[in-house]
Amino acid sequence: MKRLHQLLSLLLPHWLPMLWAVLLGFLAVGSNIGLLTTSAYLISRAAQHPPVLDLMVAIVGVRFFGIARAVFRYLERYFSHDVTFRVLSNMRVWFYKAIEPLATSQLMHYHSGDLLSRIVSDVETLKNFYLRVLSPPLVALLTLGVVFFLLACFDLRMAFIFLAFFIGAAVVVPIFIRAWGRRSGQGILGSKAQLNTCLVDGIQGMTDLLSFDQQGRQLEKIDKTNDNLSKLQGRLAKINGLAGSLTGLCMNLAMWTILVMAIIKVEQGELPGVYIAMLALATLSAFEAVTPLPLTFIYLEESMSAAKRLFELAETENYSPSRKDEQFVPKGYEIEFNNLHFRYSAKDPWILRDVSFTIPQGRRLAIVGPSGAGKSTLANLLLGFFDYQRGSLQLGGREVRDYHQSKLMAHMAVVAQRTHLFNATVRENILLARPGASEKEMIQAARRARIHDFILTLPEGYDTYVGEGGLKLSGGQRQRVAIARAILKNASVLILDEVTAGLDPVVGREIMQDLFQLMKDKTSLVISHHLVGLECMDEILVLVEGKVVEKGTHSQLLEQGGVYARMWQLSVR
Ligand SMILES: Nc1ncnc2c1ncn2[C@@H]1O[C@H](COP(=O)(O)OP(=O)(O)OP(=O)(O)O)[C@@H](O)[C@H]1O
Repeated sequence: MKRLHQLLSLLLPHWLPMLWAVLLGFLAVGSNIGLLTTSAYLISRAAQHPPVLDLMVAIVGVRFFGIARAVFRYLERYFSHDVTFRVLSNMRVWFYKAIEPLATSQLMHYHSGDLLSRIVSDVETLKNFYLRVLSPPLVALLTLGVVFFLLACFDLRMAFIFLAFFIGAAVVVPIFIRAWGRRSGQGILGSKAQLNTCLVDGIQGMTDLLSFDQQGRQLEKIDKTNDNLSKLQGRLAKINGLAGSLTGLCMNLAMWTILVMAIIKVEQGELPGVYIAMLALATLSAFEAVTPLPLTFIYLEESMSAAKRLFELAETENYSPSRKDEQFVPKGYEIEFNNLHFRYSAKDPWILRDVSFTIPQGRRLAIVGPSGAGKSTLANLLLGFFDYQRGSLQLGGREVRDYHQSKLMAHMAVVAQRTHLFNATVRENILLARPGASEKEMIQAARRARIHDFILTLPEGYDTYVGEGGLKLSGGQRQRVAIARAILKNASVLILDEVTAGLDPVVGREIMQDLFQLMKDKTSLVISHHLVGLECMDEILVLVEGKVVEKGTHSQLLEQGGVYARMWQLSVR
């Protein structure tokens, strides 16, 4: 019920065009009823050879309803589809806005195929909510009222018999179909999402699958999911067919019953014969409004499943620094961790335990340690992606959690281990850091990142597309684009997270040297597995299992002969 309410509230701003579409839908069905009844009357009356003038009203009626039916149907389709596409486009924007803040801390729990399925398939499914769930019952109700009234003018019993069959087709058949097709409607969405996930997984990991000769296994998995989806869709098609047959049965029984009753009334002299065909055809054509109803419940189930998947993601609890005071300017850029404890959730173990250290403004601090020690977690806390449970973390004398997220980010430039490059031009990728930067500033940043000369060798220079995820660039070139971004941003705090991971040592060393230039006058936090070049850092901190176990300069730590010294010996061997 909560989901239905939420879904209706998303549609509420569009209630007027929706109402118009319902009205036009009713007028289209009404015109069809008008066309068939006036035609039936015209033919029956013409058979009695009356003066032509007697037939004029019926002739005009046939013409009018014939044209009106086409015009109203066209307008109904135009309005209903127009409003549906508007609703869908608003929903996509709403959903994207809702999940955007989750990108840093929640979306990693979802597979990209599943996310794609939610934003494309599930939103698309919701188009049925208005077109096939909300609108048809309203049109059917209006049609029922008009035809009931028409039949009641001739005979109240006829009207009630029509009502009984109409309710049978509009209510009883859909309830039966719902009971039968409920699981299929819900299952189809789940299977579609599963298939998307398998396909995206397969495409992203294609190289690994080929290199381990495992493409057959992935194909088997895709085949299985596809089979399941086809079975469910086949089942739904059967249900669809049965629904059509049952509605047809109700319609024909209703028409025959009314026809027999009308004949009896004519025989008894209670009804002129010209009305027999008219009454039978009015009954028959009214059922046009019922045809879409049996599937209404199935589409309702499907829409509710889609809404559940969308809303549950959009409602995911998320942390983000949220101080309203956006104008706050930090007093300097000193970073201070004080007895900080952190874990990802109450169920998880502590990842950081009693971490305390300070990076004075303009100084450079490196964090080294084994994999899983919590180094990237430290950086993520500083970026405001997660909240810490105990202790304090301050930037410029103020708790990081008290900053407004966008203001906090304005002070930080990050070069991460895996930089995402968008499927856009080199220029757009660099300007992401500061869209308003001039051409000169952008080229200067690229020069300092030592990527400018390479960019000029590309077919269209800065306007060359880099491909999905920067596919057309090497790992080192991608990192240099990321560095150019950081230079262009020119923020006061610099965070470098495993910048040289995966690069060959020569390129890694070159990149580190360039980065040391960039670090001048900036408060810098460098996270690294590799100890290459760390001699230039003001302080190095060794993190093991979330605890700071050693602190000092490169030479001090070597003298201590502890973890750092052992790591150093291994790295220079
Ligand atoms: N979003 C998350 N939810 C739950 N646990 C997480 C999450 N991110 C990381 N962890 C866990 O936190 C621990 C520390 O991870 P973190 O990435 O900070 O380590 P790291 O020292 O940077 O490792 P590496 O050097 O391999 O990148 C790991 O055990 C990891 O499994």
